[in-house]
Amino acid sequence: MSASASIGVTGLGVMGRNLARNFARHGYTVAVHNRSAGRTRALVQEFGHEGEFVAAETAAEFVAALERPRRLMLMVQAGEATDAVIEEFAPLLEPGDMIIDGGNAHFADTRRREAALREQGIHFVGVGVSGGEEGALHGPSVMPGGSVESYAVLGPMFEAISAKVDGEPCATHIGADGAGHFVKMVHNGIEYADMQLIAEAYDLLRQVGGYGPAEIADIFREWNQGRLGSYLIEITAEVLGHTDAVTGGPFVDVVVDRAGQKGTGRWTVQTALDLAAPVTAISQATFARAASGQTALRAAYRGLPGGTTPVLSRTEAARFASQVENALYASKVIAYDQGWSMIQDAAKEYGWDIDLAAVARIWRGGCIIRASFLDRIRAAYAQDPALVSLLTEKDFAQEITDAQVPWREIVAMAARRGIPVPAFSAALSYYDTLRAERLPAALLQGQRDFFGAHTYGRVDKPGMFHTHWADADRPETDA
Ligand SMILES: NC(=O)C1=CN([C@@H]2O[C@H](COP(=O)(O)OP(=O)(O)OC[C@H]3O[C@@H](n4cnc5c(N)ncnc54)[C@H](OP(=O)(O)O)[C@@H]3O)[C@@H](O)[C@H]2O)C=CC1
Ligand SMILES: O=C(CO)[C@H](O)[C@H](O)COP(=O)(O)O
Repeated sequence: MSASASIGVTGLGVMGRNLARNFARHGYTVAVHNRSAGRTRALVQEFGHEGEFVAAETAAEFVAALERPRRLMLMVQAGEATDAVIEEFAPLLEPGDMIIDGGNAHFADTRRREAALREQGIHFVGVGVSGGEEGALHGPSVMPGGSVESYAVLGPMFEAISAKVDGEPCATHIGADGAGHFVKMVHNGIEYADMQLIAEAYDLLRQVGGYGPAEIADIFREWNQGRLGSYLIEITAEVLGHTDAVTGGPFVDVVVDRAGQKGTGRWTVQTALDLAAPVTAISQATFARAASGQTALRAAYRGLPGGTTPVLSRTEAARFASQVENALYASKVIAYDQGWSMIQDAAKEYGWDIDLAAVARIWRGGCIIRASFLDRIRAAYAQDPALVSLLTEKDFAQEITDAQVPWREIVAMAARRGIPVPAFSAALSYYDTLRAERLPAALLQGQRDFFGAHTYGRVDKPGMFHTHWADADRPETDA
């Protein structure tokens, strides 16, 4: 077999198959391989006319089909499957070759794999890919980590197959080793928060506003024309407008209310705890999915008293919908701000030089959280690459100021009426926590010193102190 392929894709499932087609459609010769050869044959049979494919049945054939330095992309499940495929192919490769992992791998695994393969002179490139099946074919958002040298070779290919917004590719080198997978993980954490916030808005509009799903679909369609314009709002309108063919009722009413998850949201929360990054809207969104699946707990709580739930009049409902839009927008800004802040924390921790404006730029298209306001986030970080928070940028600050009253009213009304809004509440509390002049953390420090002599700082002098709580006169000493 002659080494004619610019890239090889192994793992021809939902994502791999379409990414391989996307490369081929952009003029690259693509070697294709799958554990079970049937998928390889099916791809070439069905889509062979779209470009140049080299079908390989064995690992040796696959590697032999690749031009040097070899570029071998894995599109398999994260974890053991990825390690198994690396173990199969790495011994067949040579220094300078590149293994690209396009799956949703945990960034810590990517760091481990990158370090191990670097010893053999192989570039291991962890790449976040977002956009699902359609995005993989028509243009995903691509978030490559790994070495600068690997991006010099792979960058033009990723940029070619990625989505384009205003002529700019939705692909950029994120940073060394696991930076690409880290940023993809945070993308998914933000995705969880955005979806939960939209779901809470729907619930309020339905339970308090008295709107039906098709009417709420129309409200979302209208919002999609404004500052909330995004793929997630757009598809939410589609889902809410869909009628179930069996019952003739709204589709959303026949779906079991237990949200699944593959794990990237959970990883975001676990990692945030390690980094002490307070991504509260993201974590509440993740826990909301977990709570929805707690069947026994839900049965135990069901029927306990809640708030009052009178439905609003149509006139009141229209005003209410506008308040919900404000609350949704303000909470969404907070959720995205939390994501960017977490990326900044990780960049410090892992020594990554991440261009925060570029992250916003490549999320404007192709990915699940693509949204019109990402262009403004891009501009904010382009103007000040070290921006600590979006809320210090004047236009975002003004919007949050303007959304204050309705945002608070929505959260308060939800509490009065017993409607769960964990992500709205978390976003508002985060805002109030960070803007507070003084936090009750001072009392926590006192409690910690009381029971564990954990010491505390004082506002009026440097150093750490301990109060001898058991002594009658409670003297304070330097710690
Ligand atoms: N689906 C999506 O929307 C998105 C998925 N991703 C990520 O992309 C990756 C692939 O996902 P997707 O295409 O949906 O998955 P699929 O389940 O459709 O395909 C999985 C592929 O992995 C192969 N595979 C699984 N285990 C092994 C193994 N031990 N050894 C060799 N090959 C193996 C399968 O081969 P076989 O045919 O032989 O079973 C199959 O080709 C995952 O990491 C996923 O998280 C990322 C973004 C979006
Ligand atoms: O990576 C993705 C998009 O960017 C997937 O859509 C995501 O994995 C879906 O996650 P979950 O199943 O946990 O909702």
